[in-house]
Amino acid sequence: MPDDLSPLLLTRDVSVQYGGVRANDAVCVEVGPAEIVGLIGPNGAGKTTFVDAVTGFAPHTGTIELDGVRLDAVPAHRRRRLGLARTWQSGELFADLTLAENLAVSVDRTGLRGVLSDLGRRRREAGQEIERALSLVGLEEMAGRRPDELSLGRQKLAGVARALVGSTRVLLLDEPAAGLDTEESAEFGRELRRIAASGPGVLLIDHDMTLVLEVCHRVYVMDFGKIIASGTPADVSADPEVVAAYLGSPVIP
Ligand SMILES: Nc1ncnc2c1ncn2[C@@H]1O[C@H](COP(=O)(O)OP(=O)(O)OP(=O)(O)O)[C@@H](O)[C@H]1O
Repeated sequence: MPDDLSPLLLTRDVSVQYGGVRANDAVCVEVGPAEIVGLIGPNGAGKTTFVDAVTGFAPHTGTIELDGVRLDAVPAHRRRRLGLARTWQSGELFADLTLAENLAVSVDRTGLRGVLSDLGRRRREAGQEIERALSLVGLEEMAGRRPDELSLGRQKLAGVARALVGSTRVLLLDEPAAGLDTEESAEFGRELRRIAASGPGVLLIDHDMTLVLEVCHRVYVMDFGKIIASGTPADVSADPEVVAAYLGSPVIP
């Protein structure tokens, strides 16, 4: 992250224990505004667990700050409202709903408990939020389409748009490009750059090394729950420990 920017997301010594498994061990990560940060590592390294801890779905120790505000004692739904958004590994869209309807599922409706006269305005605002999220991923023309009318790449982007509904300061993406071919993955990467350029920080977990190394500004490497390396894509892909633990052979970004 550039020295003149303070991090949006800052974790210090985040640890998660599942029975005898230390799934995260003192994980320290920073994500700055408009920055795409990769989190890579072998299967079972603890990457999803880290996203679970940050978003409030896994009990953890250590501290988590969003723009300077401590979140570690805050429940998951309030972390979302404060601007931490995530996608899930099995983040399929509802097949029978249009894209707009799929995104409507994510609209925060707690405000609707207000007076009835407020309802029309709230509904309009929800519509605007959905439109904004779809246009952030370049799918504004597709609002009325169902998922199976779209390419897999566009379906994946719609999944990201669903996480972008409402205020999003930091977006945590768990294997969002799984199953995409080379061309779709490159297109996905371009859209991700566009999304980040609009302001939010992005934490990207993916096994597609071409995508991660091309799109990320910085990368953390996790193994057995610990961060074993971090730096630019060029730095980490040339790191012998990273090659041994994960990459197998050096990757040229
Ligand atoms: N809810 C849970 N209960 C018990 N153990 C869990 C739970 N979730 C994860 N684990 C364990 O924690 C460790 C880390 O798993 P995690 O899913 O975070 O890894 P990962 O790096 O995301 O893997 P992958 O790349 O395969 O998605 C594994 O040993 C896993 O079995």
